[in-house]
Amino acid sequence: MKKACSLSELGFDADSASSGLFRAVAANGGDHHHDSSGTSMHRLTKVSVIGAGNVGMAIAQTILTRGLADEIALVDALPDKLRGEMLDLQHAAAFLPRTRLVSDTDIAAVTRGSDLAIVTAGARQIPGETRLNLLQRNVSLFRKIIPALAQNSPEALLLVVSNPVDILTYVAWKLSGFPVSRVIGSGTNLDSSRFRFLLAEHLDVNAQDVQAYMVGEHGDSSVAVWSSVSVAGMPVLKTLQDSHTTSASASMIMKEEALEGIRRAVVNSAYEVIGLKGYTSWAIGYSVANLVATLLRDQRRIHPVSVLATGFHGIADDHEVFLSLPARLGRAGVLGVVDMELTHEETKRLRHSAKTIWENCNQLGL
Ligand SMILES: NC(=O)C1=CN([C@@H]2O[C@H](COP(=O)(O)OP(=O)(O)OC[C@H]3O[C@@H](n4cnc5c(N)ncnc54)[C@H](O)[C@@H]3O)[C@@H](O)[C@H]2O)C=CC1
Ligand SMILES: CC(=O)C(=O)O
Repeated sequence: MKKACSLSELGFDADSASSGLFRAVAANGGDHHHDSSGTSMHRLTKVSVIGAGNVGMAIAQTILTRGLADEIALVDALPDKLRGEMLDLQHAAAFLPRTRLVSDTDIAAVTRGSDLAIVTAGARQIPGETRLNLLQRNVSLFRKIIPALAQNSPEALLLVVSNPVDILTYVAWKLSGFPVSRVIGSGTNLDSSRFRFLLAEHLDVNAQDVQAYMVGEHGDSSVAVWSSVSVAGMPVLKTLQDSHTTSASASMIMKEEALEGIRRAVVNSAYEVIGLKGYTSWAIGYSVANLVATLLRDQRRIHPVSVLATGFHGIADDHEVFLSLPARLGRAGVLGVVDMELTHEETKRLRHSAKTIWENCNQLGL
């Protein structure tokens, strides 16, 4: 296994180097617990990132910058690229919270004992391609990755990012054998941020002050929950409808078209960025690090993420569909799912989204 480059690898004796610099403190002299050798007993947090591509590295970099893990293990199928990425991040050590970085192409060894495993490996869309198009290629990959992760980190939380994320979260759940509370898809956490960004621009406020959710599929059938959009507790649907109304007699259909235009802009965001730069990375990096902070620090924040939605909003009991709904997250994973109040139209759209996902899951025969 390739480890972080150490002084001992370069011919320095690590023990004599440190004893020359520091004097040992008495074992009972500090606040930390120590074992008999004086080693700190602090429980380290380990995060594994599978897939060191654009998305995996944006996530790793953001986790590192925010100091969310004590150890980050990177895995990729390309050994040179992987080691290059690891070294490049290690060389920023002087500017970052102390974090051990390791990498290997062998998933079993390097990810062992992870608290959280984030899966970003796999094919990505070429310009114009849909996420659903990636399904067969990425399911084959998951058949190798997920059992190895589950076996080596049986207590871990699994966070799926690879696309199509909702279906692959279902696949990860089936292949891992983990309880459903510990398998989460990044889902529409990113779409909701895009939605909030567009609304914030429109209203000239900070996106963090806009409460707005995209739910359903992370993809073309995602649903904008207009009925619950608010700023400072004020419902904004009416304001938006008024601002898009050109005359007092404008029909309701026109207003709905304007709202649908904003939803389409959210959905098209990924296509636009992929068309321009080839892939998306920064926003998903921040979006996932945001989830990591909530999970590992037991923040119990509500995020729209992909969870088992059976029974919610009329989704049939025999449909094991993962899609995004606002969920309360903490160290144990999904602690609860918010049973949102949706309008008739929103419910109809969510069921349509569930149907699209389920049709794809069902044919996998898992
Ligand atoms: N859920 C979301 O919101 C988002 C999901 N994505 C998805 O994330 C995935 C990754 O996207 P990018 O990083 O841009 O692609 P990329 O092509 O830059 O990286 C994918 C990486 O996976 C690696 N890989 C392939 N097989 C592997 C294996 N068996 N084990 C370990 N690593 C393996 C490749 O070598 C490559 O480095 C895609 O499926 C993409 O659609 C991307 C952006 C947002
Ligand atoms: C690629 C993708 O899923 C996204 O940026 O939303």
